[in-house]
Amino acid sequence: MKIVGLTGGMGVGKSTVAKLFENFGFPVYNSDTRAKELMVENNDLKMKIISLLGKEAYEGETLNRKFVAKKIFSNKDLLKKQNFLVHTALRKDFELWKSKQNTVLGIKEAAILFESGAYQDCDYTIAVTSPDSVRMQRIISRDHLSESEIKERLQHQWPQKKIVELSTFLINNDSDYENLKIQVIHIINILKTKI
Ligand SMILES: CC(C)(COP(=O)(O)OP(=O)(O)OC[C@H]1O[C@@H](n2cnc3c(N)ncnc32)[C@H](O)[C@@H]1O)[C@@H](O)C(=O)NCCC(=O)NCCS
Ligand SMILES: Nc1ncnc2c1ncn2[C@@H]1O[C@H](COP(=O)(O)OP(=O)(O)OP(=O)(O)O)[C@@H](O)[C@H]1O
Repeated sequence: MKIVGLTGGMGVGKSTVAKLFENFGFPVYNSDTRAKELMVENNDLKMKIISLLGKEAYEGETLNRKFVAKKIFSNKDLLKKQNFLVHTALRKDFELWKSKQNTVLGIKEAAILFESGAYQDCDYTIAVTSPDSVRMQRIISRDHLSESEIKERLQHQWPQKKIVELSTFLINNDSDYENLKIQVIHIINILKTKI
């Protein structure tokens, strides 16, 4: 099975693009969603997070997202250590997921595909980009985060230009959903010639 990494910064439209691939029959592994599930389900990972960030990282069985976000996005060293813990567990989980798929192509969606090293598991990569002003508006209406909270997270992600340079394909999400679909179909047609 060939793996296509799907990445891009916060709010560029990765999940929207992933949904289109899914609609065309390609399975999607959502690293962000799985990471959050593993942080709760995987006891070993949970214990390591508590010893790194403190017991306030959890409220009973639930991840205290506000607390974790505040801690890791204001301290580069903690973010690096947290990412290492999460991505070690995630990598194993991804391999298991991959072994259960029976299609020729699968999508691995990850916000920090290059930053985390997860691109190494991919045969091809797609960068989704969107103008900063557009993505900022989309994030504000989706997440109700403040502009400063969004900027704090963006600081820890690579610039769009760098992600584009490293990727096999580019999807420019600066228009409507129809335009996005046309770009996805174009990439699927190219990928079909390679598998
Ligand atoms: C820190 C957490 C608790 C914040 O939760 P919250 O609900 O506020 O935000 P959400 O999960 O929707 O994330 C929004 C965006 O923040 C950015 N982001 C999330 N985690 C990271 C990270 N480790 N490094 C850089 N950016 C990140 C991404 O662009 C993401 O799409 C949560 O993001 C988390 O558990 N992250 C760890 C999982 C992980 O490593 N994800 C990275 C993507 S593969
Ligand atoms: N072409 C588009 N036109 C209008 N709205 C869009 C378009 N693309 C994405 N959106 C909206 O913008 C928001 C961000 O998109 P999406 O959730 O797919 O981004 P993402 O890259 O997965 O974000 P994150 O990394 O933060 O999880 C969503 O609410 C989505 O519905």
